[in-house]
Amino acid sequence: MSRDSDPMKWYHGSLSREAADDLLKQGYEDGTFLVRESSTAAGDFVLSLLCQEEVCHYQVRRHGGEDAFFSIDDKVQTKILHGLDTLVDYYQQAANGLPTKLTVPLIRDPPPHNTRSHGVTNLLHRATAKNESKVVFELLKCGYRNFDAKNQDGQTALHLAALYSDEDILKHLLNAKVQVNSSDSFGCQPLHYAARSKPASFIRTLIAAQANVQGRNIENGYVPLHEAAKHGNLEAVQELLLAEAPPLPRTSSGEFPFDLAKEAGQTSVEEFLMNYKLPPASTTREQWYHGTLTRDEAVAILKKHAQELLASQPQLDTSGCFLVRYSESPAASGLVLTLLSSDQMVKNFRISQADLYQNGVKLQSGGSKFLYIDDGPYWPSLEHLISHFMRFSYGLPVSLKFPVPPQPKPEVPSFATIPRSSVKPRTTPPATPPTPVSPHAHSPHHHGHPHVPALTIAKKKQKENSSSMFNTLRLTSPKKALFDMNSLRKSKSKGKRSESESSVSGSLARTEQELQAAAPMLKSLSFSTEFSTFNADGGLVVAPASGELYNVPRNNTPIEMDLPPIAQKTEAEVEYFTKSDVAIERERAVQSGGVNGYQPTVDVLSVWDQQMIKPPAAARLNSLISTGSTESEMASYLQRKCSGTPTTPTSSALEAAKLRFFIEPENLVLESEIGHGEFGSVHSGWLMRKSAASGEETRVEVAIKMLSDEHSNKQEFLREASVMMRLEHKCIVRLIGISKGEMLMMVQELAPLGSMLQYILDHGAEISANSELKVWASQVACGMHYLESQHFVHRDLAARNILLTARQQAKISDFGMSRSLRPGSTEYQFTQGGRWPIRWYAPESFNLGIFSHASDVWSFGVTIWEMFALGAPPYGEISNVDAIKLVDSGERLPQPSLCPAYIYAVMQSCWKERPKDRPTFAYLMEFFARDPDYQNLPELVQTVHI
Ligand SMILES: Nc1ncnc2c1ncn2[C@@H]1O[C@H](COP(=O)(O)OP(=O)(O)OP(=O)(O)O)[C@@H](O)[C@H]1O
Repeated sequence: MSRDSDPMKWYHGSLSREAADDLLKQGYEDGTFLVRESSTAAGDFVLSLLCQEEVCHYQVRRHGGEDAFFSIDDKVQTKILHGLDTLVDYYQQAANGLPTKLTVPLIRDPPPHNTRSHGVTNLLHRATAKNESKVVFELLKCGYRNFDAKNQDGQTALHLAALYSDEDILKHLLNAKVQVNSSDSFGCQPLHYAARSKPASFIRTLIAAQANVQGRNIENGYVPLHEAAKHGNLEAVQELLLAEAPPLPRTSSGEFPFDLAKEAGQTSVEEFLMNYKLPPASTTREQWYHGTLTRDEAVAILKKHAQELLASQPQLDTSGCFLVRYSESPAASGLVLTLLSSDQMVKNFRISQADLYQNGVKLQSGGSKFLYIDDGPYWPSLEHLISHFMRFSYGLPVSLKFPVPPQPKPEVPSFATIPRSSVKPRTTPPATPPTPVSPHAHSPHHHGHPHVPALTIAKKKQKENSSSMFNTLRLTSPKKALFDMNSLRKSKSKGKRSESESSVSGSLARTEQELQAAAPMLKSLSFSTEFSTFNADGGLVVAPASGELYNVPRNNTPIEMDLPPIAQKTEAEVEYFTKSDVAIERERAVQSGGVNGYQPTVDVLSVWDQQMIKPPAAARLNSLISTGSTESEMASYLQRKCSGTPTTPTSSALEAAKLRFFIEPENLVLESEIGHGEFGSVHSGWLMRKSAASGEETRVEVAIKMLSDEHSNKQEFLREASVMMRLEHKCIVRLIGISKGEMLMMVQELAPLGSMLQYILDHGAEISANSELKVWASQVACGMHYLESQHFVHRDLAARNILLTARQQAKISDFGMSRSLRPGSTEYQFTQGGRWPIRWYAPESFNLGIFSHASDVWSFGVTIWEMFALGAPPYGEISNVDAIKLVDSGERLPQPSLCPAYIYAVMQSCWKERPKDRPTFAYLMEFFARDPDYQNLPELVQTVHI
């Protein structure tokens, strides 16, 4: 960035819209711009931009509180950026969805300090970094106004104080009311830095000034406790825990503070954390736990409770009313927190469960798991999780304020005959009066002991609860019904019930007969979404508006046709295509010499040599291969290997890496056939492996794809393998290796649920448009985004080529048609015809043979259409030629009845005529992960390795 020569003087303060229009229309060039304050929304700004003699105004929305995160409100490409300066810079590099990129700033002032991510080092920064208390004091006293100015690293004086100075300066700055929780360019807030090395009193002072003990570094997910643990600052660890910092927060890569302490050899901190005694929770589940409730029941109860609160206190802000329930809906089976947010919308948050490991050893015994919401901290009990969110709202739209108690439970009769709540809604009003619960009032350990040494308090707490947090669950949660819901159901179906179960879940009790009688009704209740309804047999009924039965076709075989060779494309056609944001970012990285740039070499040895000189932190085979060779090179290597022709010796390490992909046929056990494709049959089977150290044999379940006719399409088969070898992503089916016995075999990760298309055809009635379909769509977009980052176009994206490894995990497969793009190019042109799945193809693909990430986006649109049409074939019964004509004439696939309008709108945007008008995979991934109902759907979407 040319910050020195460009002093960011494009800020025009409270200039009105009309005045901005007048200014910009004075005959400047396209892309001339200014930024001004928004007159409609405090804290927001407006970007006014001249394009083709018109002035466009874009709202620049502020996200979060103290930190300066902004985005332009734009339908297709919303990118949240840190600082107005970064945002302007981003749109100066490329238009990124605007009609033109920003070119010439209309000069006036630099933007306010608190809106920037960067600045220049000033006097206050210098004095603070040198720990010159007197100078700092004098500067603040004489009315120096730039308290919150940032330096080149986005650090304020408070960041520098937390790093370099003593408490005196800290207090001077805090007295001057500086911002306490702003993040610098490394994603750190002042408390992150203080936690590294400062004494307890320093930390305490910062926390007393409202420093956020949960402040999360947006780069790596660290909270201050991670920093303290990693740097072995025991005092800070204790002080943070006293301030109710959660003891088990996770970094973006899933590390807990004790992991970081261990990695850094900070033994005393590691031991302290492992033995930390979590104080008892400040709330009990009698206040808010309702057992099994459907979403509709929960909403009704919550709204009713809020109304009652308002009736007694008309001015009360009822946001924060909440309850916890057990959902049996397949979309959200498990614990759900239902909450009234400040816009009076009811939000549902899935409470997930997980085991916790240290050094591969499970820390929780007895089958009980830790609980968490999204990427939030782990808690050993539901009570702890809820008391945490009653104290901190972080991660939720509001903190939990008003627990909605369950109705008193009817007495449990000696035999179980009470119908479940969803079958017969309760009518009695809640018995408990609506008392707001202050967690502080209940909490024996809220922050308020600045004068007491941390260890003394820790010892005191030890007496209150003599267990470490790693077995608290068993001690603090005697009613373990919540965690036994599954076993409860199982035991019910066997007609058995334990005493402890019946004592806490009387309202759920039912006999086997009742269960069976209620089954159709349960199905219809729990499966209904806002998009669909189901009849008593579980069959799908269309939305009442259309009133006709949706016929699910059964013949969805890929549609292919032979095409003649295609003419070379013209300059104009090249111009026609635009770069996706991934490509732009990549190019920018290359220009700035970044390491993420594409390596335009095919010379394996030279790349390997470079890597030997400067080995990457975690050198993976994947990167070795992807930077070192094209897929055709790999294919010919595999070909030589498979036919026994000696391969040219390269580096032995590279050879070893490649060899890892070869599996001896005797290590494979073939089982039943699970599918059949172009190359031949696909079998499930086992890969046997022997541990080199122990000699112990393990076996992994795999899918084995066999090449039926050895000679006809071997090259293509190997090409597919060589493409897959270079990919490693949670949303892409993994190639484990290839093997050459009597036949050539590709060994892949097994997707036990098979192809998504078949699954939808078989289980259409059980699939929720609002859950599975969105999760799958997001996962497919996520995998495609990764593929794009690896410079591949897939060319055969379709529901039949998505496999399901679990009900909540879709993976892209079938890379037989994939091609890698040449360095610097964003599309691939086929001059040869072939058998193409025309109905999934964009017009520029079937007309000109041009394939790009944007043409994959078109196919993605067709794929999600197939999903929401429950497996129907695109364009129905008409011929391929008619389908092409239809698309060319501007017609598009119709809105499936299951598909809500806002999703259909996205499908249509994928089918925009001009490739550059289509959304990117990054956008699509985020779009489907953002669910209006289940806020934490993104957790289900695997986003590793992007
Ligand atoms: N890794 C896997 N795990 C589980 N089932 C698989 C796996 N790979 C393939 N299958 C099953 O085998 C079927 C055929 O797969 P395959 O990839 O060979 O053929 P295809 O999808 O018809 O594509 P093509 O013929 O273009 O290769 C799939 O539809 C799927 O049901």
